[in-house]
Amino acid sequence: MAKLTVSDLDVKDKKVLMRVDFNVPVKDGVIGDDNRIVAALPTIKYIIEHDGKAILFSHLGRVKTEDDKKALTMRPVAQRLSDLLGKPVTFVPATRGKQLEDAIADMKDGDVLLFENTRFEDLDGKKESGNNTELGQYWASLGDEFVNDAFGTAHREHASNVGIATAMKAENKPVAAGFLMEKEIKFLGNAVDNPKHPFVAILGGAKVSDKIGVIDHLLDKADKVIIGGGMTYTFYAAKGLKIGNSLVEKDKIELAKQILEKAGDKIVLPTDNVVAEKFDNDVPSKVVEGDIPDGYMALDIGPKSVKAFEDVLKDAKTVVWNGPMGVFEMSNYAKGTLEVGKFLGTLTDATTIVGGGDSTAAVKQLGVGDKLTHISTGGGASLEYLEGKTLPGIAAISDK
Ligand SMILES: Nc1ncnc2c1ncn2[C@@H]1O[C@H](COP(=O)(O)OP(=O)(O)OP(=O)(O)O)[C@@H](O)[C@H]1O
Ligand SMILES: O=C(O)[C@H](O)COP(=O)(O)O
Ligand SMILES: [Mg+2]
Repeated sequence: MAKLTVSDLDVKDKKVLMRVDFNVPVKDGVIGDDNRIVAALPTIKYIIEHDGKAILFSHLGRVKTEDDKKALTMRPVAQRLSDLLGKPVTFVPATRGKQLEDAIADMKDGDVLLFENTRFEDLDGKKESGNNTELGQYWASLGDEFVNDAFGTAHREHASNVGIATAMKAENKPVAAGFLMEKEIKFLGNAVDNPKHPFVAILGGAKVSDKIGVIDHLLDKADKVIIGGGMTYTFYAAKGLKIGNSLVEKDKIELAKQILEKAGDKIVLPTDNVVAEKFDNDVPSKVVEGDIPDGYMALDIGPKSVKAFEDVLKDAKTVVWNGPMGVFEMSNYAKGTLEVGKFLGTLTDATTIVGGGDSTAAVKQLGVGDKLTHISTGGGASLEYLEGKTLPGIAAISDK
């Protein structure tokens, strides 16, 4: 990798500022999925085991009013991090000022500190998400080195990733990627720019308009692009198939037609689907081939499609998957996602990568996550990466 990484730094006795993406689901002070915290541990441990002082910070949710502060405090995250590290983590309930500066001055080598949600600064004129120069410079002044491990935030140009990096570089202080950032770039970057062939992309989920750019980009790179889930029916409509009440983005049908023309036989669509009369787990469902009958909606791919997808996937050397094959949250429509996930788990010769918030949740919920090569911590970031966009958070890291 052409970027500086944490292992290139001398962290001993240094105040190492580290941007993490601890934007995890928190409800009533309880953390749901701590994947993003676990994923940052290797870099944190590296810093403290090499006698650096780890000063961590992240955003959490979107802070719009004073009232949001209570629900979006980093305090429970500090506690979970401490449990995972098996050592105390100093939590500072401020994003700037004397309390924070004193706490940093008190740190000893090997200590870990987490300060408050960087987006609390948004209450004062969107300083964090507007990438306020003064704020970036202030945070940069708190440390000797900057490590960015927040891949999930890399598509944002905020003071806590890009602003601070710019200010550090202006003072000739090093700006490096953490191990998670490095790993994400390695897997996603290699998959898209330097894949082992056959390279198969699987795109599902619900957001046709958000992901059509990804399909377009991947068509240039992949040998096959499998489409499933809620994406399918906009493509069905483009082919003139009936779609009943299935999910469709009408204003994207024209674009879907153009993509199908460009793709030739590269795009693989489901041929059968599980349909029901309502978006409900407790109504009768059935498998139909081709057209979706009037009064029905398609909620999962059918068994023949699963088989056909497996035939395409069996020789693959690289697979990138974003978006479930059906409404996996409801048990009657989870089979397509489960079967595809299980099959990917058997491809021991291939690099298999999953990105996307719900897709990651799906493979974990269905128990197939640990059989895959890499589960990305990025939602929007992994998508923009797959679209071929330059992510500002990555661009701001120093080159080697
Ligand atoms: N046939 C379908 N009809 C309606 N919704 C569907 C269908 N198939 C899948 N979905 C829904 O798609 C949603 C997930 O799609 P989404 O595009 O958000 O994927 P993702 O992995 O979360 O990616 P991202 O991180 O970009 O949001 C799930 O909530 C699922 O129920
Ligand atoms: O969860 C994410 O995708 C990142 O943490 C970015 O969060 P945001 O969409 O609120 O900027
Ligand atoms: Mg989603």
